Amino acid sequence: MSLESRLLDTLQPWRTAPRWCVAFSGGLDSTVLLHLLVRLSSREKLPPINVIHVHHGLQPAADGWPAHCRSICQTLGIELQVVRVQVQAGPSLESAARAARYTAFSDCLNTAEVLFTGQHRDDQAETLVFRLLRGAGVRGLAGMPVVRALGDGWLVRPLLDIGRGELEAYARVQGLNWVEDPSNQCTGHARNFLRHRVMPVLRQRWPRAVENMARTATHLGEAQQLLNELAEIDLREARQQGRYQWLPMPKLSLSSLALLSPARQRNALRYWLVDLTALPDSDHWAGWDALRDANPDAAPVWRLAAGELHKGDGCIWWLSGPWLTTVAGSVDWPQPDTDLHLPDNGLLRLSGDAGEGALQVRYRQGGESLSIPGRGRRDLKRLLNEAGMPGFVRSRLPLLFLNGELVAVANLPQFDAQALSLHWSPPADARFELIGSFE
Ligand SMILES: Nc1ncnc2c1ncn2[C@@H]1O[C@H](COP(=O)(O)OP(=O)(O)OP(=O)(O)O)[C@@H](O)[C@H]1O
Repeated sequence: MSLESRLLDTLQPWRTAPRWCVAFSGGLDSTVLLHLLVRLSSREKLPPINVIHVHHGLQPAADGWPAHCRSICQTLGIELQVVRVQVQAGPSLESAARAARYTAFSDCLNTAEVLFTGQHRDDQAETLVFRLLRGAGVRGLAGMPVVRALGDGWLVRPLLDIGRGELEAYARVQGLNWVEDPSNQCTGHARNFLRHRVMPVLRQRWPRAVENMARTATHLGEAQQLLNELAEIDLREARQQGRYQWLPMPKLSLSSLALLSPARQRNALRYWLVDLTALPDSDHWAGWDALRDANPDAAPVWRLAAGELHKGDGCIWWLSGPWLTTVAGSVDWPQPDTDLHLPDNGLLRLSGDAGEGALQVRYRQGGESLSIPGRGRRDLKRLLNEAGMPGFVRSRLPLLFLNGELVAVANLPQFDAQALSLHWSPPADARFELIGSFE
């Protein structure tokens, strides 16, 4: 089967997309991809194609690539969009450039549009070996997926099943020109070392090494899918429990998780955390063990790259950085029959009759107390402890004062029976205090 027909087969699910974008670096892989797509669209009814080249401005050799890409696109009769990105300096310039590139790709995608990139089977095999050497688990060893969500659209790698040799042969037969990135020759980079020094040796001894490795990645991709399905089952219960469903942060019930074997706990957590933060390569589960096994009055914290996990009300809570945006001061509420918008802190609704006088919303300072019908005067801190209100919420919790006296506390369950109830809907993107303790 020709390269063109195989590509068309792979593209079948994407033929109804509103637009196709091609990530065109000017290198061999994306040059072949672009050429094949343009040829196919001259004989098939395909979505309109647009081409994007990202200019990182990191090496002098790359300054000529936008012009090269433009001239190829002119020959093919399609438009090119060149996006210049600012790469943030950091420990790895390569991964910073990659992050900037994928942000640019994501920004250029509208709903349901598809971005194609040119990674091929040899890239997949390299990815597998690279990750194996870093001690990756099933998810990592599944390699690059053919398709994944990107921004409002999709990222698709339609050449993942095709070897580099085949792409090169096509480029030669078609007389295509492409640029060579000089940094790809530098074997100081782990990825290049694998490509130039390790893979050739493996291929020499095992001619089908690359195909077989790519097959292994596919097997592991399927295994990961099963693990994801198991995690979905295991998380179903854990997501539903806990009294504080109105709080917007992701949370899981510890008692549900504790019923699972340790390996299933880790699988469920890995799955749950995948959209929230990157997990470190090294063994990091001590943080989870500490969180799970801490006694009820301890305030353990499991710190991860993009935020922290805290314990409260029998749940673990994901609090993403940056730290708390402080809400402070007081807000007058002259018309308590209408909802009150709290600056930076969502919406408040009062039901019941607060009585005559000046109503004001304030936040905790410490030392407040409250009169509860039938229970006398109670210390607010104790009430919050009894209610299991997680510590990190407390500094944001709206308190209602009538003529300077505390009369209601937002969303405190045991006050529901009271005539006066104060309902607070925190903003969906609220930042809560990360350095709070479960008092
Ligand atoms: N500067 C660029 N502009 C547009 N597209 C690019 C650029 N660089 C890379 N790409 C796209 O990404 C594909 C893969 O390139 P490369 O292997 O260099 O990137 P990568 O970020 O290491 O990819 P991955 O880590 O996903 O394998 C290219 O075939 C091309 O489609």
